[in-house]
Amino acid sequence: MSMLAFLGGTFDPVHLGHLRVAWEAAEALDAEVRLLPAHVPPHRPPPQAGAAERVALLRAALAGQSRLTLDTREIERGGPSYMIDTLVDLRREVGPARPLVLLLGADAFAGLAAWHRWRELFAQAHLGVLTRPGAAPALPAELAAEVAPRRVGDAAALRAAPAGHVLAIAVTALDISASRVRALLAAGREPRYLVPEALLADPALLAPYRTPR
Ligand SMILES: Nc1ncnc2c1ncn2[C@@H]1O[C@H](COP(=O)(O)OP(=O)(O)OP(=O)(O)O)[C@@H](O)[C@H]1O
Ligand SMILES: O=C(O)c1ccc[n+]([C@@H]2O[C@H](COP(=O)([O-])O)[C@@H](O)[C@H]2O)c1
Repeated sequence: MSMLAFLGGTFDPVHLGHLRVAWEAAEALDAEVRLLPAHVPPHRPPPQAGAAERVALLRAALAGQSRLTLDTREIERGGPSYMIDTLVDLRREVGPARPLVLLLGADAFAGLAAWHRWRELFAQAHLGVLTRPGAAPALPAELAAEVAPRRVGDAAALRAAPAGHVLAIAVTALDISASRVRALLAAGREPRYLVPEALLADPALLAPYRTPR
């Protein structure tokens, strides 16, 4: 059965790091990958741009291709975007058999044990951990212990079960972050070649980051 994968994020704003690693994960897993913007991301300060503004940026970034798609369910649900709620909802939608994969950068993965009801995530989806430059923090002991027996070496192992495994996915190292893009824009500089061309083509799209709020 074909796999369905999700890259959750704040996307404040979306950048070429997100897009390229999502694309490579789609290839590695032979799966559709949906970008899943958080409404209110837990465990970090509120995003600089509003939900509608971040969605408009994602739509512009994804135009012209169909391998990466957009899933706005967390925005529509409102409130804090706990991933367990999202995965339970998705699981209800796709049924018990289809493999779901939650994609995370290595930095986000290292913080997993602070997530709401984090151990329950493994009952709903696999985890695909994407390499990220500068992000190889040691895992806290409780996370390392939970993950060790779940690790598998290839995408075929994910395809063979609906949830519960952890796969490391090596992707092109792109040291691009939304914080860096925000800092450039706040300083009046242009983030060309760090974000898709389409974000620069319409000056309204990145305006929330140019005007300090
Ligand atoms: N360049 C990258 N390489 C690999 N993974 C990435 C990269 N950028 C973001 N990710 C992953 O994408 C997900 C969403 O990231 P997020 O939207 O928070 O972007 P960010 O660049 O990390 O933002 P910020 O700098 O504001 O913290 C996270 O799992 C993150 O680890
Ligand atoms: O469910 C949680 O408790 C939880 C805690 C921290 C982060 N997340 C999700 O992890 C994804 C990446 O978060 P971030 O802050 O790196 O953009 C995004 O989808 C967040 O909603 C989820």
